Amino acid sequence: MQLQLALDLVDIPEAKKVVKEVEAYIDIVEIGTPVVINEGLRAVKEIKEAFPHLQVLADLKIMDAGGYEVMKASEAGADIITVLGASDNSTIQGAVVEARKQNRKIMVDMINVKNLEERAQEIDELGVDYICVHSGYDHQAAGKNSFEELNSIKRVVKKAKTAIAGGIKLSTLPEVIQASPDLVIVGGGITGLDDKAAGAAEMRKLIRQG
Ligand SMILES: O=C([C@H](O)CO)[C@H](O)[C@H](O)COP(=O)(O)O
Repeated sequence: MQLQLALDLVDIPEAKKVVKEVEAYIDIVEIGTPVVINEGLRAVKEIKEAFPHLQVLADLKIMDAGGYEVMKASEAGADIITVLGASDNSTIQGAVVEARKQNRKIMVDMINVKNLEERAQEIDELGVDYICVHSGYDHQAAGKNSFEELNSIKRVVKKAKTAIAGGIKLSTLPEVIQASPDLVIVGGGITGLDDKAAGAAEMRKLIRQG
């Protein structure tokens, strides 16, 4: 099980500072959608250059023009790029074809997908690398999490790796670990801590213990 740090509410200098603090405990650093909106793909480029040993995920949440947008994120140095599960199959297929050409990976974000199991099964056949259940900020504010959804996709996804994101904290991590996703994504649960390194280290320890 791997740990991904999601950076959403920072600029590039702050992003570098946070990654420096926790780099020993994480596998993947996510340049979150708000950061890409504010800073562009330059944020992906700068983080990849500063931390070449970490995988960098560009959370573009692609909804159309899959091939083209994956190409641009790949040029910036992204190792993994996100596409929305709600998008058309042709978009996901275009993203996968381009990712294979560029030796990159595609994560499909199932945020707000209603027929979750059926759609996850369909997407699993498209050759994506990760399928991620996700409660976004707006759903989190209404008290929602994706722990049940993780169990649902674990039942039907046979090829892709599974991931979970949305409001995961040290206190809720054990429940997530029990469902054994391949990847746990944590943003505010680390970045909101005064001692980010200690929090990330504890998460890494729990994940290792399984
Ligand atoms: O993808 C995210 C969200 O939609 C904002 O872009 C976050 O990176 C993801 O939810 C993880 O962050 P936390 O919920 O703060 O753990």
